[in-house]
Amino acid sequence: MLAIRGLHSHYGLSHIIQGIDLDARAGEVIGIFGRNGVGKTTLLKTIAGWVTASAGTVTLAERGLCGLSPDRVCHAGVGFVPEDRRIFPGLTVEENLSLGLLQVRGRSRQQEHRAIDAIYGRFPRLGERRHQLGTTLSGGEQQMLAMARVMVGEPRLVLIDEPSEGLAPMIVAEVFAIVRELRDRGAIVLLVEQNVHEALSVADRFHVVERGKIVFSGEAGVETDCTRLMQLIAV
Ligand SMILES: Nc1ncnc2c1ncn2[C@@H]1O[C@H](COP(=O)(O)OP(=O)(O)OP(=O)(O)O)[C@@H](O)[C@H]1O
Repeated sequence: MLAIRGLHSHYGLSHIIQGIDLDARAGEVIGIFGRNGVGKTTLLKTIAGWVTASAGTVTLAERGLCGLSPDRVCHAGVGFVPEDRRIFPGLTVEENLSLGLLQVRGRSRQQEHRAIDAIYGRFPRLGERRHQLGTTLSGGEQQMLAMARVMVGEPRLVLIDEPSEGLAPMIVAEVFAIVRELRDRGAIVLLVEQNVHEALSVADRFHVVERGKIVFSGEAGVETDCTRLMQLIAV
């Protein structure tokens, strides 16, 4: 369902993504690992349309995404939870969540309300804080809000960048539970994560990136693959 072929992207003259090929099926979680600065975030941003691809294709459910604006990529079913979470200042929790509704066209008002209520059922703390400014939430709650905002749009592909960064272990467990839920709903999840052990508990497969290329790929449950992975990302 997701096919990435020969993807390249640049920041000015810096060639960051240097020919990435990647496939994923519905309901798969793919871990994207690698040392700092190898291009993991840039890969997600290129798929999301935040960075323009200089070559290659990204196809999701037969639709080409390269060259589309971030907005259109979003409408094509791609949810992005960036590392800084992008909780909009000046907007309440509910207003932040409502932005996720923009991803799906053609829903009635009633369906939109139901979608938001379902989120409050799943994340009661967001419900309790619905009228509070999103930026006044704790770091963990903001991560939940960023993920919930994406879930409201029922994306086919979810890009998640370093979700556990700076969070307490209990919240990290909650973050990974949400990744499992997304998978169980049939979404593809591309998960960039430094917390490799946790990520392997939820990932089906993984890729290791070095200097903008995939240098090793493996299956999360296979011991030899995981040993090699740890060697590659050891500092
Ligand atoms: N906006 C930008 N303009 C120019 N160079 C950038 C920009 N953003 C990132 N870079 C550079 O691109 C390279 C890849 O960065 P990227 O953030 O994609 O790496 P990463 O693997 O996600 O690393 P980290 O784990 O540290 O976030 C780095 O050398 C970084 O300094």
